[in-house]
Amino acid sequence: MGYTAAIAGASGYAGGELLRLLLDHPEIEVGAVTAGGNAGTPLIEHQPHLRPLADRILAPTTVEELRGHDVVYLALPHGQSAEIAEQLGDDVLVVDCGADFRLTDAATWERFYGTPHAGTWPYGLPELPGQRERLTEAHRIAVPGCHVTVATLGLFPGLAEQLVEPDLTVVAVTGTSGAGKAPKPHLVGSEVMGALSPYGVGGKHRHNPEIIQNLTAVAGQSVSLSFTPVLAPLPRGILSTCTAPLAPGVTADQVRAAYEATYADEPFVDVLPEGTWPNTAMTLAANTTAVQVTVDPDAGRMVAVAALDNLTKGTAGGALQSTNLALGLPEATGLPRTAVAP
Ligand SMILES: NC(=O)C1=CN([C@@H]2O[C@H](COP(=O)(O)OP(=O)(O)OC[C@H]3O[C@@H](n4cnc5c(N)ncnc54)[C@H](OP(=O)(O)O)[C@@H]3O)[C@@H](O)[C@H]2O)C=CC1
Ligand SMILES: CC(=O)N[C@@H](CCC(=O)OP(=O)(O)O)C(=O)O
Repeated sequence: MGYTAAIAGASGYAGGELLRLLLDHPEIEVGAVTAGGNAGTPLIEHQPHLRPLADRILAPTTVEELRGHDVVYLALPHGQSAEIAEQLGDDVLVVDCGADFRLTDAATWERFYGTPHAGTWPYGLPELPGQRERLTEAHRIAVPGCHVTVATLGLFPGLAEQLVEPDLTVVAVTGTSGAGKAPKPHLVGSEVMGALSPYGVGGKHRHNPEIIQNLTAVAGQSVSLSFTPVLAPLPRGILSTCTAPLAPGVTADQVRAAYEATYADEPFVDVLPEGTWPNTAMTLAANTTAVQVTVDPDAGRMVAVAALDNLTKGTAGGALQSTNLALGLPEATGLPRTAVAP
């Protein structure tokens, strides 16, 4: 093992998924595991699936506990990362699973999060043009939001090749673990189990500006977005249906060729065979995004559907993929490509 990693927020969903993946990583050893109110309790009480860590006790989340590791993962609620990160030197790779350092525009941050902007870190989505190279030099990484990863991967090849107009719709069905472990009224079992429920409707979701930020950069022009997430009674997974008007004269073959070419060498994005559509199950526990694209000739729109596991490619796996790049390791080290079925 060449490196050690501390995980802040180890009792949570994102922290638990980081630990699951790190246990199978050949180059990174799990060091400190910390929490908030649950500090002092056994990790296994919160993560019963992580048997190899059965002897670990959660430490309090302090800089003293996190210091002395090569990598520090912050899987904490929004707003908690800056104070910790600024006390860790540049010799430590800090990977933030929260939103604090994703947005570049301070006013946009304040509008959607209601707190002062902490800053902007290199963005942990290696598939974006030029981003893989930036991540190889990073000592700070902002992991994208889970809806943002899947919508960005679903739409960007069409925009980058100017095959579509920048007038985007995204409707994303998501599992409940995206909301974290802390109890929330809308996640009470008897209410969530029998319903599909939209939320953040009308441009209010905080992933709206992050998706726009990514796709504006790719398109080289401003984009408009209507984004509607829908909560579904499943623990993991997001299925995102993304559409945009076709640019004049663009054919289905051109669109398909652009997606296949863009993702041909990507280790974790699978453009499915024609006629096969992504579903969340085919990405469960894998660091993959499944993508399919077609055109609706009557509507004059491109339709791309993308699926991922919000905790794997959507958080912890994406974080580890970027970590590998920043540490100079092969990008796919320790990352599962195979899903769990049924
Ligand atoms: N879930 C997902 O799909 C995704 C999550 N993320 C981001 O990852 C981060 C973690 O999310 P998630 O794991 O879902 O959330 P959880 O609620 O499941 O976990 C939160 C973790 O943070 C700890 N914590 C809470 N408050 C404090 C505090 N004041 N001081 C120290 N530790 C604290 C909790 O410890 P304790 O048990 O002691 O309370 C727990 O370990 C968030 O920023 C989230 O936005 C990003 C992409 C997707
Ligand atoms: C079901 C659900 O509530 N999902 C979360 C996804 C959270 C996420 O991706 O993470 P960040 O909070 O780090 O951006 C949501 O839509 O807000």
